[in-house]
Amino acid sequence: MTDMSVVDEIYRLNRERRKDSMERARGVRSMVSEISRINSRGKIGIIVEFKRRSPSGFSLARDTKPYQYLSNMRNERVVGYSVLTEERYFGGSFRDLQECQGLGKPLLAKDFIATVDMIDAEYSAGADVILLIADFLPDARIRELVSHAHSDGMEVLLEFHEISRIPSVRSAGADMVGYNRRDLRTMSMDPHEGEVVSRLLDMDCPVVLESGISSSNLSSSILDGFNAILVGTSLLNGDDLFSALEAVGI
Ligand SMILES: O=C(O)c1ccccc1NCC(=O)[C@H](O)[C@H](O)COP(=O)(O)O
Repeated sequence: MTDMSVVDEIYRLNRERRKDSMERARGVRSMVSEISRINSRGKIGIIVEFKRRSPSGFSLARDTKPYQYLSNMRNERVVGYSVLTEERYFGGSFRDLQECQGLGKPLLAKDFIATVDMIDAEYSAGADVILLIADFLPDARIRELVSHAHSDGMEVLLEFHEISRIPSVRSAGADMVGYNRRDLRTMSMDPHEGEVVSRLLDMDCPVVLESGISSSNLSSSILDGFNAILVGTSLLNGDDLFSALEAVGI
């Protein structure tokens, strides 16, 4: 199966996925507000991600529950948590998200959302933010899904990798924009942070850098212009990214 078919397959699975309504335990929290809080202190925010595995080869060495892992990620820079709810390729679930509602920070439901019923399912499981991926959704569908998420009071992180999607990303009305360094069609890390920042710098919403970030490649140059970073693998592998960020002074 090609990598593109992996993502297409995930979207197909999600269209057919059972979506039971769950018990949302609390009102919606703002990740945008959390990012503004830490940026006002001159620091970049971190969205800490939990996943059990991923198509590019990550696999969690131990049987850790998301609440157990994320509750230990206490640092002023943490602006929220990203919880994979995709089952087949990431080992996640709506239940995982629901169990993290008591963590005290906004929750990003990390999945491949292309329908209104997926948004409703993530909302009922306790999501504060949903992810939409501009590389895989037509503009009209993006606008429809952004509007629906907003009707639930949730924020939207609109992610892209393809530079050609920037005009659509800029006009979609999302609350945050994410640049994924990973090409989800090829799984390769093919970053263009500099070009991306130059074309998004004037946006009046937070811009998030995602994927492949660790203390070994951390530098103010790749992070310059971004309001937050989304980090999964390196932190799950025990990387002390918080200290590395302090050392770089951003
Ligand atoms: O990570 C993958 O293998 C992957 C494959 C196909 C679609 C999405 C994928 N990852 C989702 C993500 O964007 C990352 O989990 C997230 O940006 C964190 O990246 P990392 O810090 O490198 O784990």
